[in-house]
Amino acid sequence: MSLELSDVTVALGSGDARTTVLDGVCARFSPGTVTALVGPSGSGKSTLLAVAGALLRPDDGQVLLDGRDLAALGDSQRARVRREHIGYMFQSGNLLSGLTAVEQLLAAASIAGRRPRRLRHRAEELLAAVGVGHRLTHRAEQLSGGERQRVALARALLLAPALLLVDEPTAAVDRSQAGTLTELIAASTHEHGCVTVVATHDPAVSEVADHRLDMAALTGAATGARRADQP
Ligand SMILES: Nc1ncnc2c1ncn2[C@@H]1O[C@H](COP(=O)(O)OP(=O)(O)OP(=O)(O)O)[C@@H](O)[C@H]1O
Repeated sequence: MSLELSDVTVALGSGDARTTVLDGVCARFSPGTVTALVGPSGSGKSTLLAVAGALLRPDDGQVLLDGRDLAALGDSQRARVRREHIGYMFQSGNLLSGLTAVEQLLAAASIAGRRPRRLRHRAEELLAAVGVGHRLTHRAEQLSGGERQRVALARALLLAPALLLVDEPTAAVDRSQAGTLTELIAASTHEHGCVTVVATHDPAVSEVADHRLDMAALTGAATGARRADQP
């Protein structure tokens, strides 16, 4: 699947706090590539991920996943696309309280209509790969912030989504774990041919990524496509 944002505009807040966060953003992302989305804090990276992942509807413009405009779909269709095609890893981890690490992954699989029992082995493999293989039966609230993020990454990778959206994967982990996570994201992207966009402040992530896209080149750029699939 390919992802293209075409003249995407998003304003958030109301009254005096209303802010145009994305202003006519155009960007194209190719399958099988990791794009590092960089820019200062507050430049709109998380907002761009939310729009690309059909979590936030833009005020204007198109979000084309394989040519289909997610912005124009109804709520239930958008929810379906999210379940079936998109994997997210949020900064907060966003785990379900009360469920163990492995159950986080199996619950997501079940919601996506897959048989959890068949995926248990793969789930455990992924949790080990992200470095929480020793925490399989810890519940969300018994995990550290970095562990929660890593479980969230494993959950996002479990179903090999066509679109993988990752927010600050290395913010809460040490250097060695950061390298492992970044390599895992790149390997999964290249193996499954998904479109991966990673919002990051970490130069080490940008180095591993296939492309680097600076928010400064996007925000306020109402004319002319900025392509993420060009070096
Ligand atoms: N609900 C809201 N109302 C008003 N402004 C908002 C709202 N949510 C976010 N913003 C503003 O939108 C801007 C972009 O936020 P966003 O989280 O996308 O930035 P970011 O580049 O991901 O930042 P960071 O690197 O700190 O995570 C920020 O200036 C933020 O204050």
